[in-house]
Amino acid sequence: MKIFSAAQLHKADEATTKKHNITQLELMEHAGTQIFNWLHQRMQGAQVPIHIFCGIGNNGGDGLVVGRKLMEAGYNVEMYVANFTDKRSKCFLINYDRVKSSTKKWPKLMMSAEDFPEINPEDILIDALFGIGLNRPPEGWVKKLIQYLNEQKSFKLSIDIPSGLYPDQALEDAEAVIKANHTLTFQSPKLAFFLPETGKFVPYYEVIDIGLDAEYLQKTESIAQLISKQEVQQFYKQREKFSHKGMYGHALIVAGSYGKIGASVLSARAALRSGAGLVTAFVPECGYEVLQASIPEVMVLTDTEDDLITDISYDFEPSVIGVGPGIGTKKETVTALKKLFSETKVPFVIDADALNCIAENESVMKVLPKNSILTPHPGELKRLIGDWTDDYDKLEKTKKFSEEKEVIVLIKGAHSIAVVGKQLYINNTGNPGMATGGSGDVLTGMITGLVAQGYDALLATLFGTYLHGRAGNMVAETKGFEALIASDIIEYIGDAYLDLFAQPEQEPQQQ
Ligand SMILES: NC(=O)C1=CN([C@@H]2O[C@H](COP(=O)(O)OP(=O)(O)OC[C@H]3O[C@@H](n4cnc5c(N)ncnc54)[C@H](O)[C@@H]3O)[C@@H](O)[C@H]2O)[C@H](O)CC1
Ligand SMILES: [K+]
Repeated sequence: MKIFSAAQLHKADEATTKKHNITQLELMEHAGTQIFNWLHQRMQGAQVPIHIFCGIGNNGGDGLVVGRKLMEAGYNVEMYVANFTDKRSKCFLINYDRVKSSTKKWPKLMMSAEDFPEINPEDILIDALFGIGLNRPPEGWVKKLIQYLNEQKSFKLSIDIPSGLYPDQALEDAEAVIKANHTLTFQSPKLAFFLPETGKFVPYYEVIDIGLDAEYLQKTESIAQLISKQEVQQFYKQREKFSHKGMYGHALIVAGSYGKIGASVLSARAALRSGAGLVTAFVPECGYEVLQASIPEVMVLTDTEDDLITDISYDFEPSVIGVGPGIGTKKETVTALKKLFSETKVPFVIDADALNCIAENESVMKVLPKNSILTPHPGELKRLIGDWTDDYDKLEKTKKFSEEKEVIVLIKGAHSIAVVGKQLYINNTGNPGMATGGSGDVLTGMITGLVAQGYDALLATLFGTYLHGRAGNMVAETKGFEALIASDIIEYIGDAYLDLFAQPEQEPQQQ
């Protein structure tokens, strides 16, 4: 799904009204009606008090449409207008009058903190203060209003975006944002929903299709893409009946050091479970028995050194090399990596300590193979690209790094983001239970296993990240977040594949 900027959405709005000969007011009525329908379906007429807080722009206008519709349907509604300026939008004003004509009551005007209403914990709050037109942080009593609403225990539903957040630029005042329980967002999720500094204000959201012109949206290049099941279904390559293991590649996993052989076990097993035809693990001598005993399907090659990797040699042509988990950053290992990168012409998946070796040694950075897939967590990324001021600065610096080095960078996190030059692909699976040791080693193995099977670098990155998160979600469904460990993710890779094309369970037929 495409993620558009505020400017693009405003333009889409204009294009839609022109092309379909409808007014902005009709678009607002349609958007507000959909929010009303969403609430009505869930509330079924319940007389829970609903407080709607409207700004004076079009987001406020949406709030007024919702309020009017709810009142017409007999709900217990109170509407407030935070009158922070007199520059009310045209559609706001028309809907303001419509509220009066339909309900015989004006919304309550709020001019200062003295006008804040009393709210009970079981009441519902609807936030229609600011939408994507926010152009500066809320200040004075409006900021206090946001804080006052945040103090309430009531369920908070934000329209389009939690007020105080910019859809696609850095947050300036984290104390002036509505902490929404749920957000109903128009047409496209906003980039801010997926970044750590701003995403925490958007724990749940749903996209409401308000009918912006499909052709315009299709031809507009978005600022990012959200990768969900619908997208990855198209990536999947079905196995052929008359195929053999040679057709699914031979992955080499270079991983482990004394005390961290588990990293190589996790990566190698994950590569196998993802479908690689053959997997060889290259480990220090001390890892030999561990690997042979724990994964009989994996072939093992060892370094001459017992404790660490010092010279990576092998006697076959790997289709891909996954390198880094648990290898440490000792100088012998750095030398081995430099040699590997300069002498080998196969696709690479580079993770963990291999990234640290690159960041700490200019001479390794210089031989970083083009088209490699790098999978840093934020700490590793910082070592590679330097510090950033905010999430957007982080994305810009990563884009620059990706362009200069001609590599794919997967920034791991709650929503892992693949950066390929200027393009951003945001993963939509995973859960906080996956923030656990070894989870990254599994991902490295999975992406390596997909490249081995012939998926190109970008598809392998996106598909692997999706399946990893989906498998993690399936683990969490049975074990919860806390008990989830990295090995569990591997055990659910198969279920994650099956789930790609699973049919929803049928409701039992009534006799
Ligand atoms: N995308 C669409 O096609 C549709 C969007 N709808 C809704 O419209 C809003 C965007 O409306 P807009 O009028 O552009 O902006 P806001 O409602 O967010 O209002 C901004 C308003 O407030 C002023 N302002 C901005 N920041 C501050 C501040 N910190 N303090 C005080 N005042 C501020 C600004 O100058 C404006 O006057 C979108 O989110 C949707 O909810 C449609 O209704 C359907 C179509
Ligand atoms: K809002």
